[in-house]
Amino acid sequence: MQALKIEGIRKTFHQTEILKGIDIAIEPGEFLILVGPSGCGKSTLLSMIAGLEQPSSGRILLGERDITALPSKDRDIAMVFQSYALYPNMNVAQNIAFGLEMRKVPKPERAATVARVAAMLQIEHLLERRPAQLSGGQRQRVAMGRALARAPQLFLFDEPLSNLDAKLRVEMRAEIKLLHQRTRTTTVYVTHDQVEAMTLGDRIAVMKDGQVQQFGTPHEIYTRPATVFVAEFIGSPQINWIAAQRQGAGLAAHGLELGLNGEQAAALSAVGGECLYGLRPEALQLAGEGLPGRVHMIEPTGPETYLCADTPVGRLTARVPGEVRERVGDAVHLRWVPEAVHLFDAGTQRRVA
Ligand SMILES: Nc1ncnc2c1ncn2[C@@H]1O[C@H](COP(=O)(O)OP(=O)(O)OP(=O)(O)O)[C@@H](O)[C@H]1O
Repeated sequence: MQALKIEGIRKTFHQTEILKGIDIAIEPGEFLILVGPSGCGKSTLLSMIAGLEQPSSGRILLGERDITALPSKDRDIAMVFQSYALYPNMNVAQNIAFGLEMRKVPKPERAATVARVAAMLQIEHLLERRPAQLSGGQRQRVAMGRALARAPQLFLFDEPLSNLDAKLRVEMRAEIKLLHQRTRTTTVYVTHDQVEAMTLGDRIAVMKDGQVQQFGTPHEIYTRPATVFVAEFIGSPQINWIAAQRQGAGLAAHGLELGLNGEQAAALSAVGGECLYGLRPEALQLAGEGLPGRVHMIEPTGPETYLCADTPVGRLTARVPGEVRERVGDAVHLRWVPEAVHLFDAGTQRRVA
């Protein structure tokens, strides 16, 4: 049985369709990421799962229960927001216990839960403090503690780390991951950050303009992006594109023949004509021969270097291990293997093969 099933969800606000038919199903204990650019509808979808917003059509099932029309409080869902929404006049312990108190959980049991959750999040020493006396990261922990105290059927997170500084964000990300490994509570997590999506998700739904462009594991999304948008959205530095045309049985750009793998070559006949030939920066190697180019920019990051070169087929970025000897203006050659190529039909924007 699936833990959460989203079936044909549509939502229209003032005659504009914001969600255009969303279908997603996840297994018990899975960590689902909803990722996409601002305005793609991910928060709206999360609000519907939470019961804060009603879909125009479609159903949401939590386990066997159809929760589409159920009030938020009866759904057995806990939500952690971007703004921590802690009660300013209550201390940390009271904030964590609040939901339990509302549901008339006896006092000794509440105290035991607060102690368990505080130990899990390592905030035992903060229990007497008010939210104003906490740092951003500590407040975020308390907000998570409040959700954890309820042991809900489903956790929802709406960009919980976006108000934290870069270092804390990385720490809290790891903490959320560990917490999920320990509790295995089914989770839906909204973010626009591709690194959060890749590192946290068991499965990722990449959204754009109210639709799911691809739903899959991080590995599937990265190694076999279904659309041009997904290929561009996930991966840093961004994938390189070469605009290519069909030439006989093969593919060419600016008179240069471009290598294809067998699967792509076989599928090429179904393509209208224009293609986008995608190469991830790590697929490009500096070599003694290959595509000639001139170095435009060099960005060392420490463990690797991004080398950007102007070539007859456009500007390409290579991601090479360690340091490079090349300097701006030097002549270089770039190589790649056909297995590394991501090929898309420029017309449909969909993957070929
Ligand atoms: N209550 C509402 N009334 C009208 N339009 C709305 C309402 N809520 C959301 N929208 C619109 O729906 C679209 C999707 O919004 P949503 O907040 O779901 O996007 P998002 O992907 O979460 O973006 P962000 O990352 O910026 O939060 C936006 O164009 C937004 O303006």
